[in-house]
Amino acid sequence: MAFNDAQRFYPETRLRRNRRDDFSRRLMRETTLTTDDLIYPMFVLEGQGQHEAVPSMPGIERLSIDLLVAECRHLVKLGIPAVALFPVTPASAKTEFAEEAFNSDGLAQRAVRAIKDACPTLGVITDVALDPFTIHGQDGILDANGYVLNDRTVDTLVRQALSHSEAGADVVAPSDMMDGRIGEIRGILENEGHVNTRILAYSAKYASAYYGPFRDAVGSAANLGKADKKTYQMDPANTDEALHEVAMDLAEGADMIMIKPGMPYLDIVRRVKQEFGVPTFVYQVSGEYAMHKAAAQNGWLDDIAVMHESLTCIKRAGANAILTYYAKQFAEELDK
Ligand SMILES: NCc1[nH]cc(CCC(=O)O)c1CC(=O)O
Ligand SMILES: [Mg+2]
Repeated sequence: MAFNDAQRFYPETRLRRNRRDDFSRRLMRETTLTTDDLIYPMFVLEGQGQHEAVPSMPGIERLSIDLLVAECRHLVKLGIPAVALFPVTPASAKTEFAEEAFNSDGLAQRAVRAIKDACPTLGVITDVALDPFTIHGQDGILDANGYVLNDRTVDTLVRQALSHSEAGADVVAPSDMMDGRIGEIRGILENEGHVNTRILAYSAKYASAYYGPFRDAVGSAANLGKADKKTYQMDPANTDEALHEVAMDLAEGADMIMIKPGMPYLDIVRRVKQEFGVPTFVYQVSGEYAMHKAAAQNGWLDDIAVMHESLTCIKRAGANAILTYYAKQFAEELDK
């Protein structure tokens, strides 16, 4: 006999019993994902009736404001709570000091007004960072040696955030990683009476290679060239530092915090959620989306299955909401 009775404890504890049927799998499911969890990032172009595919992000297009608004009406019908806007700045509007960032009539500001006008219930989140507006593609203003100046950059970010809020943005989301910018932005918003404009702080944003397709989409890749963002974005090797960053941003007045990228950084998500218990958002970034889509196009992964799995796992790790290029596809799947 291979087994004796004393070793046969498994008839009492068979974890497979609950997995046998769909009804019991559903009842014991610990994490459920709905459209309410998702934020859709959108790329905005100048012009009328313009739409351009982003080759490294299958299914994603840059849209001019008129088409963007039409798309937003569709997103509202699908039940998506919010969108995050990223302007594709024409090369002619990029400068050394990124003045276009706080132009009250800039592309992002016009897009916010148009969306809030057409879809007042849709949450509009704007990106506060200078990379779409600088000729060098860095998120801030450079000194003579090419180092990103912190405080000088913060002054410009504050003007940018205020211009977004004045345009009607519900949430401003500084993704630049300068020190002290959350406190400065909170201060100006309070002073100007924008007490309910929320700040989604990209607190733990890593210097990641997974941002490549995004930089193609907004057209900052060529400006940036071979340079990197390691003097302000975090080292992927660090985790305690992420807690320190989150603590600082919360103390300065952040309403929600972001961890970015998503899937390779779920240990950070878990630690931050456990430590602070605040609204914790995760960005499933362009490179994560591109990897899944490329593999699916090769027939190597099941597109819909990895969409559900990757997003569920991000939520399981502790995310309250996920910024994802899959948001629309996910909502359309549920809508079928
Ligand atoms: N402020 C820059 C910014 N805002 C959003 C992303 C990346 C998002 C993505 O990859 O989907 C980046 C990239 C970067 O730091 O160069
Ligand atoms: Mg910080």
